[in-house]
Formats: sequence, C-alpha cells, structure tokens
Amino acid sequence: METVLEVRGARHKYGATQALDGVDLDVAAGECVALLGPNGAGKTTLVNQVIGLLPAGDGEVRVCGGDPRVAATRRRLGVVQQALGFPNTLKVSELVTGAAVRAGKPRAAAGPVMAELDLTELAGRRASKLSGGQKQRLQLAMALVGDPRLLVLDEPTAGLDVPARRRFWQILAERRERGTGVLLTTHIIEESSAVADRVVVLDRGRVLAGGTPDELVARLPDRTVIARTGLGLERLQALPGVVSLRTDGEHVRLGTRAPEALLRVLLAEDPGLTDLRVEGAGLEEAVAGLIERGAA
Ligand SMILES: Nc1ncnc2c1ncn2[C@@H]1O[C@H](COP(=O)(O)OP(=O)(O)OP(=O)(O)O)[C@@H](O)[C@H]1O
Repeated sequence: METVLEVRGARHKYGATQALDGVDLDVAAGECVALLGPNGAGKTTLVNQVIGLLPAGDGEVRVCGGDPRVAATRRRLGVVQQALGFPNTLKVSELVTGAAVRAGKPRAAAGPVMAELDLTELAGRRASKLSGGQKQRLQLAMALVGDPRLLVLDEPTAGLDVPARRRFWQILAERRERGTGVLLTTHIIEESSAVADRVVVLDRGRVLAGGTPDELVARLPDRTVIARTGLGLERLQALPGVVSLRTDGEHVRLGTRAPEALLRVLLAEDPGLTDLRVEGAGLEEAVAGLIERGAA
C-alpha cells in the first residue's frame, strides 16, 4: 500500500518547551489515522509540520514522498484547520474556485464539490456571512476540490450538527475509497473510534501508544462505571482510581482500573445512587488510562 504521509523523528522546540520529541507516524493511502492526546501533547505542532507551516527540525516529514514546505507537494494536501481561516470578504464560489486553481485543477472543479457539500445555494454569499458550521463545510470544500492524496483535518467536526457530522464522515469515506489518506485530530474520542483505522496517542511530544481502537482498548484491564449520582464532578474526579470522567446525559461515566474499590466508595458516599452498571472501557477511557500510565 502506498504511503501518503511519512514522519520520522519529528522534533520541535519552542524556546525551552520540547513540543515534539522524536515522533514517527505513517498514513497509508485510504487510511484514516486519528491523532489523540491531552492539551499541549504536541498535536497542533505535528500537524503544522505535516502541512509545511513549520520546519521538521532534524526529523523528516514526507507527503507522497515530497517536502510539504515545497508548493508542488502542498498541492497534494487538503487541510481543514480552524486557525487557517480564509479571507472573509470573498464569496463562497470565489474561494472554492481559487482553491481549485491553486491546486492545479480547472475552475469547473468547484461546482461538483460545492454541490457535494450543500454549498451551491450559498455560492454567492460572502464567507463572513456564513454560520460556523457553513464555514466548516466551506473549508472542507476548499480542501477537497484539489483532489488531495492526504487530508489533514484538525478538529473538523467542531461546530457541525449531527446530520452535518454524519454527512461529513460519509463524504470522507467516499474519498478514502478513492485512496485519499486522512490524518485527523479530534477531542471527540468516540468519533475517532468510529471512523479511524488506527489511533496514535501523543503525550508530551512522544508517541505513547498506537494501534486500532480495539487493540488500544484490549491493552487495558480498565472498566467504566456508569451511574446516576448526586455527587459533584469535582468529588467524582477525586475518588480513588478514577482515570477519566465524562457525563453522558444524566449519567456519569468513570473510567477505572479498580472497579470494585470504586463501587464501594461510590455506594458509601451516595446512598441515592441509581442505574449503576459496569462495562468494558471504551476508547475514551482506554486513552485516558494509557496517558495516566505513561504506557509505551
Ligand atoms: N507558539 C508557541 N510558543 C511557545 N510554546 C508553544 C507554542 N505553541 C505551542 N507551544 C507549546 O508546545 C506544546 C505543544 O503544543 P501543541 O499546541 O502542539 O499541543 P496540542 O496537542 O495541539 O494541544 P491542544 O489539544 O491544547 O490544542 C505545549 O506545551 C505548548 O504550550
């Protein structure tokens, strides 16, 4: 299988902060790799190296075998990144057409991509007048119109409602079938569990763990304790053995490697606890557990 992204020994320092400390990463054609990790792990720094905004230091970044700091290589890349933005004074159709031309495609390539992303009716609108979700779809249209070999998506579904999110992943699945590789960062871990072939967990500039979502979950004996409780989130977070905490409707989900001890404390502290159950860890709990252990 052709490799569309190859990162070897990526390092980056901001002053005294070692943001990346020797990261290796590959994405094959058609593959979706999710880059996960806590705030400050180095995800944005790595993404910026992959899209050519930052030099690779003494490491190496190759997109389809080329250096992403070179314009010809960047044409093979599609990027959706909140920070990139676009000139708000231009109209939707002008922006998508401009992106097509920059990628070496005919102007006519813009129409079908705008239709694919439900932007046709908004073609004459200024980008500044779009809602957050519409801007997100515009960014994706601009990324896809060049028919990229590698798509780099940084929090791509932030601001999208549920139908738009579903449509987004559907469009991506079609592109992947045609061989486009995807590097994705997201804080919605359960989403990566559904869409990614592989997950790479980054922490303090290093790769902590990598594998399919199922492999990562299987590496840990962790469990998820789910309940309805009157205890506050701060108290729950401080309970012994809790490695992750998430609310899910009226329930809380506590990731732990010692479910029996946690259950005893929970029941003692909240006699009104209801709907209690214990499940295997999901990807979210597994990633939190791996980070807590600093597992390699
Ligand atoms: N421009 C900068 N100047 C100085 N330090 C920086 C700069 N950008 C990032 N850092 C530091 O580098 C480290 C990695 O940051 P980075 O933004 O890559 O992490 P991240 O994984 O994307 O985090 P988040 O999930 O919060 O977006 C952090 O310690 C951060 O404080």
